[in-house]
Amino acid sequence: MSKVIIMDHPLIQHKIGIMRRKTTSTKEFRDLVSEVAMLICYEATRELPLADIEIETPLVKTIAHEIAGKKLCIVPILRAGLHMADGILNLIPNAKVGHIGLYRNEETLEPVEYFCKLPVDADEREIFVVDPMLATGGSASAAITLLKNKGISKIHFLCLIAAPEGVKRLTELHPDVDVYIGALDERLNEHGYILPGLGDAGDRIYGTK
Ligand SMILES: O=P(O)(O)OC[C@H]1O[C@H](OP(=O)(O)OP(=O)(O)O)[C@H](O)[C@@H]1O
Ligand SMILES: O=c1cc[nH]c(=O)[nH]1
Ligand SMILES: [Mg+2]
Repeated sequence: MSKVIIMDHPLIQHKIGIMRRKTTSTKEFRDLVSEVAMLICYEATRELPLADIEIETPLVKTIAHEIAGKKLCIVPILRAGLHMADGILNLIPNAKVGHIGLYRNEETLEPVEYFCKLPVDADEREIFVVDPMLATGGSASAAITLLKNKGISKIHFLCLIAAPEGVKRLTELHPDVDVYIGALDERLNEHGYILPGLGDAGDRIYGTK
C-alpha cells in the first residue's frame, strides 16, 4: 500500500496559495516551484537510512551520521518537473539527475514519451520522481512504469498539487511508491485540469502562454 503524505506545513500552504493566483508573475511562480519542492523534499527524505562514521571535531573524535549507501537520484518529468529538480538540488547537491520527457495528448489526456536519460547506476539509488501536477495520474504512472522496466525499484513521487483521480490511479498502479503532495485539490475539469489548481504548470514556469 502506498503511503500518501499531504503536506500540512504552513509555509507550504502559504507559498502554494501565492502560486495559485493568476496575477503571480512567471519569475515569482518559478521561484516558488523551487522553494516548495525543497520543503516537500525535506519531508520526503525523512526516512532515508543513515550510517555512522567516525570523524574528528576540533576537540575530539566522535561518531557522526551520513546518508548510507549510494546517494539519491532526482528524476524530473519534463518540462514542468525540471524546476522542482533545481530546487531539490539546492538541498542535495550531490544527487544525480535523470530526465523523462512526457507530454499529455490534449485529446486523450494520455502521456506520450519523447525522452529518457538516466544515470547508469540509477537502479542502486533511491529515486525521487518529481512533477508539479498529478492530474489524471497518467504521466506519473507512465514515468514510474518506465523506471521499473529498467530494473529500478526504490521510487518516491513528489508533486505540488494533486487531484484525487490522479492519486487513485497512481497508488493503484504503483502501490509500492510513496506519494508526497503539497496540496490535495478537489477534482479535474472536463479538460483534465486540476480545480482549483494553478493552471498549466509548464506554461506558468516557462511563460509559454
Ligand atoms: O496527471 P496527468 O493527467 O498526466 O497530467 C499531469 C502532467 O501534465 C503536465 O505536463 P504537460 O503534459 O503539460 O507537459 P509540460 O510539462 O511540457 O507542459 C504536468 O507537468 C504533468 O506532467
Ligand atoms: O491542472 C493541470 C493539469 C495538468 N497539467 C497542468 O500543468 N495543470
Ligand atoms: Mg504543460
